Amino acid sequence: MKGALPKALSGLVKGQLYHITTPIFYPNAKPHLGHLYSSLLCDVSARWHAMLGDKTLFTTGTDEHGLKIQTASEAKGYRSPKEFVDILHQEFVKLDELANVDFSRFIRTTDEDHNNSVRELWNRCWRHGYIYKGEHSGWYSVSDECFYPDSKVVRIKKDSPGAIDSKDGKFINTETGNEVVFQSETNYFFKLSALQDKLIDLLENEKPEFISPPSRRDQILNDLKTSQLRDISVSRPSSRIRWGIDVPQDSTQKIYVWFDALCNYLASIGGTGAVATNKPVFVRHKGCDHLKNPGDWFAKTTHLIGKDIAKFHTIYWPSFLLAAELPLPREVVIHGHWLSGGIKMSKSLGNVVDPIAMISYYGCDTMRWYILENSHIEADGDFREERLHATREQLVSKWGNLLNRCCGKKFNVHRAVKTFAKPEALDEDLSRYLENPATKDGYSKIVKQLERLPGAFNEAMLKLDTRSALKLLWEVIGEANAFVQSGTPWLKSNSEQDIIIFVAMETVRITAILSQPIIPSLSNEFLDRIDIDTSRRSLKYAEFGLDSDYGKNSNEGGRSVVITRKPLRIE
Ligand SMILES: Nc1ncnc2c1ncn2[C@@H]1O[C@H](COP(=O)(O)OP(=O)(O)OP(=O)(O)O)[C@@H](O)[C@H]1O
Repeated sequence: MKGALPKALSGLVKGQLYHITTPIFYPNAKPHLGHLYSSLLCDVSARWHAMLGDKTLFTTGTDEHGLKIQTASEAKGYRSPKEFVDILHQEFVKLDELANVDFSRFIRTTDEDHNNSVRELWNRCWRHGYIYKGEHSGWYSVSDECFYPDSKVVRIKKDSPGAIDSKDGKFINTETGNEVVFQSETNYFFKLSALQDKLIDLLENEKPEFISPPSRRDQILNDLKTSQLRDISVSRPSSRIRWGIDVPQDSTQKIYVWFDALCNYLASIGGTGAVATNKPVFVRHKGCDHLKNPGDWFAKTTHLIGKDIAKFHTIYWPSFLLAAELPLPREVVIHGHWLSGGIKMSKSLGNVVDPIAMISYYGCDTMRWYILENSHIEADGDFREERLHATREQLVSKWGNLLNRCCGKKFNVHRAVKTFAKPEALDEDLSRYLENPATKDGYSKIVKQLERLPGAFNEAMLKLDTRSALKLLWEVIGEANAFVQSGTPWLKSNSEQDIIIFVAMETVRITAILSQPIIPSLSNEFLDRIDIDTSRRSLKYAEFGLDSDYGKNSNEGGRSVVITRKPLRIE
């Protein structure tokens, strides 16, 4: 593998295991922009790790059990919840296909291997004494599928959500604002309270990087230290919830939907038993049908989630795993929300942006770029179609324009590359071809920027800081446009012209190679336009002057323009 990365990345160890997961989504309605955001971050990260030479798996899927699905299916007149989810889960697969989200396994909680894993996880917690039977009373939210303490419940007036404490009102919880009802029933409980100290120790000492960004970790750790964890109910009576997995020891109870759902992360890489023993196992990933060491894979897993489900992933999930004596995943990365009208975009509220409509009009890669550039993992985002439209404009007028003008008939990309992409040529003092001082400065600046780019881009990508990664690309593309403008290659000939065209094309080539995880189609169309051989699109080639044979037919007439303008869509 030596030499398979550009110099700026040569210190990296390649061939590591990397498994990333989205939350599994409730298929109770069609997906929206928020779901695409989680999936896209995972897709980009998986693609980047694969480019770095890591062994990569990417799991996504749907969470198909529970009262919310049962109720939605009944309300919509389906014969069974299974029939309902068989149809609805396809909407999530379709969005992934349209958005070029290249998962390796789409897991459904109705899959047989998942069900076996859930029972096995339950049995391990049961055998280790972490599950017991008891009586439960409390405020339950069907929408959130969990109970809330009295302190988080208020009564509101039916027609006036702001007004608290009227007599005819309904009850809501203050965390999500969803309705709660008071219930009393027999449940199985999980001894969460017994794991509080262990969780604090984990976040403080053993795995301080388990939760990121650090601001979220600090907040969760602070909550853990200041309030007492209570045992949680992990089953529901089958009389109330028919749609779920039976408790292995008691068929009058169904396993709580979060205990069930979280287990997909184990099922996807071979199941609870295989992760426990770390012995070879068959799996159902695209391009990978068995894993030699599923336990190691699990320990290298990154869960990417929205902040709405942080408690389940950072408190419940590690607790279930600790109780079952299983390894923990590497980390939980928590992102902010896309808002609509100032509140979280959500299926239940219906205040959603339809990503399929946006992709159909503005194109998949424009949408991908827009989302990744206009979001930050720590902040909430606000969708604005004018910004999406502006993204396409920018791709056309900056990147596309740089490419188009150098592929004009007046120039010869192939000759420029042949002349200058040679170590001897690059070692020369090329400034003798560059008379204008602004062009001379521009040349040194761009070459330095391109040399540093893979390292800086990698750093941002590993942190999932896509906004910064894309800024780096725009900076060098901006420099290259200014360089062409001040260099006036259309007034020059031979080497004086070629050096300018060469630097501009190297900018297009290197930025397009690096952007493959972000815009998988458009980046390759850019590379096609300058006739880059498909075997020279890997990261190794993201280095100035490394490809010395491209651009053969780039300046011929009749070749199509890679990306064109689109007017702002008017509904
Ligand atoms: N507005 C949003 N912004 C960012 N991510 C979101 C948003 N909505 C959902 N997600 C992603 O989906 C996960 C939750 O999935 P879920 O199917 O419960 O979505 P939802 O729209 O909130 O559904 P519902 O309204 O039915 O509860 C989040 O943790 C996050 O990964």
